[in-house]
Amino acid sequence: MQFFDKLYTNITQNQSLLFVGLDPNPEMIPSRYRSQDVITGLGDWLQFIIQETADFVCAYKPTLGFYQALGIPGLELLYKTLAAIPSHIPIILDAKHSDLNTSSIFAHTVFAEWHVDAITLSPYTGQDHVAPFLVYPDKAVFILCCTSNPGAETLQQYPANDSPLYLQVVKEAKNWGTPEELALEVGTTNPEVLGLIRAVAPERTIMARSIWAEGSNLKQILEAGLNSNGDGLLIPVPQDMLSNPNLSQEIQSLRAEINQTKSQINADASSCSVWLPDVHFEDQQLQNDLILQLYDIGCIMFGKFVQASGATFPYYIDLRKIISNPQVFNQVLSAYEKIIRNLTFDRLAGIPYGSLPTATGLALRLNCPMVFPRKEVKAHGTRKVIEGNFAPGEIVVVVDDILISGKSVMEGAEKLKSAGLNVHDIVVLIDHEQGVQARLRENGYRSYAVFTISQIVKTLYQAGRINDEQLLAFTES
Ligand SMILES: O=c1ccn([C@@H]2O[C@H](COP(=O)(O)O)[C@@H](O)[C@H]2O)c(=O)[nH]1
Repeated sequence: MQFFDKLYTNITQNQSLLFVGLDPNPEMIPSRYRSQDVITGLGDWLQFIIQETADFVCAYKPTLGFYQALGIPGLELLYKTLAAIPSHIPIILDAKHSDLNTSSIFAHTVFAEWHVDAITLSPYTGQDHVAPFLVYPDKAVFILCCTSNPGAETLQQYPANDSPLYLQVVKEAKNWGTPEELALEVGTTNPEVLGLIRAVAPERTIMARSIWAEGSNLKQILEAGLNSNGDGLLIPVPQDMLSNPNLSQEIQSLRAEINQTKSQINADASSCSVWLPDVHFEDQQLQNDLILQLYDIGCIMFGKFVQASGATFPYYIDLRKIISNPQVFNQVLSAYEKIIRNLTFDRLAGIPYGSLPTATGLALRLNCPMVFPRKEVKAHGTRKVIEGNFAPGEIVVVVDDILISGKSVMEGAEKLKSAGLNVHDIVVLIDHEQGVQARLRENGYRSYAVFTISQIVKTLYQAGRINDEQLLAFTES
């Protein structure tokens, strides 16, 4: 079972956002386990924690460093601890791995031999360090984006408070893996920090750390960290609670407090003025996330841009950049695919050059033949207008990037039609609106868009990516 399915099944079954650290820390061992030798005492304590908590938590998080520090017996203790965890509860190994050279072999050890479900990684070595962990389809990674360690402040906040490094880490990490592969680890006592990260990553699961350090500000932490579905946040059981002989009762009270606060927050949110009852939130969130990612990789630019028609727009969309980012490209293809799957057709066609990679990706995904109308016809060789094989009379769905006036896509469709193909449907990523779909309809084409430009602008404004001035320039255009 995929890590996040396992995690969310457990969250629902145990009604719990709580996860427990399974750390054999000799300094924290309760006195009742001290009479035995260290390893036995630590082992008995960990078994006690698992027994007391298994019905009330969503995940366990053993920290590798504590086991390594105990030498060979420590590793044996890790195997014993992993074996004692009920198989339906996901295990997040806290390794904060950060070495590129050992990433492939370490990924094999933890996922294929130890069978843990997820691992924490440090982000500094970048995507190529993370990739070897993502080749295991049912597993996941948690990227450390922020720690509460005061000594990390100067790095994390660099270069300035309005664009700190930890937010850049979040933006970058989102490009490394999908929300089904990659989550975030956030250590902070400050709900504001958690809120900023949630705004940048509305779709990601966040594992909160260190939230109890400054007493209980549970409500603010939950308000800042929960996603718009009222979940997506994992809460640590405080370390000192794990020494308590009445652990099971303590943990149930904490779970009840969290669930009650969460219900209150969700109830308050449902009476707020922007509540949209007809929106399917999961889809909406994926769409919003894709918009933010497109913006973050530079596909959506604001400023004054002259279009082919001579008109000046307050933005320019360059979707040709998507191909340089496989993770975003994959999500873009999924968005097109959702629309195209409902259409009836024999072939796909991409409009050159910008939409050829998209059409190729979709043709491979849908196992569907592809053609394309040439932009310019060669003066030599076959002098073909249409590339690829086809039979006249077949139905072609045309794929393009953005509709402004509709001129380029209609030119392409006309070339296909003059070769005897039928074109009824045009699918694009972005509809510039201002009547372009009606214009296509007048010319005999049905058109479908993943996003409208006003939806994009609204999402970017709400997420703080564009300011009042940029919003105004758009609404006045
Ligand atoms: O922001 C923009 C605007 C235009 N393009 C390119 O133009 C065509 C769409 O323009 P039509 O007027 O509909 O022909 C689009 O395929 C792009 O190639 C753009 O990339 N970004």
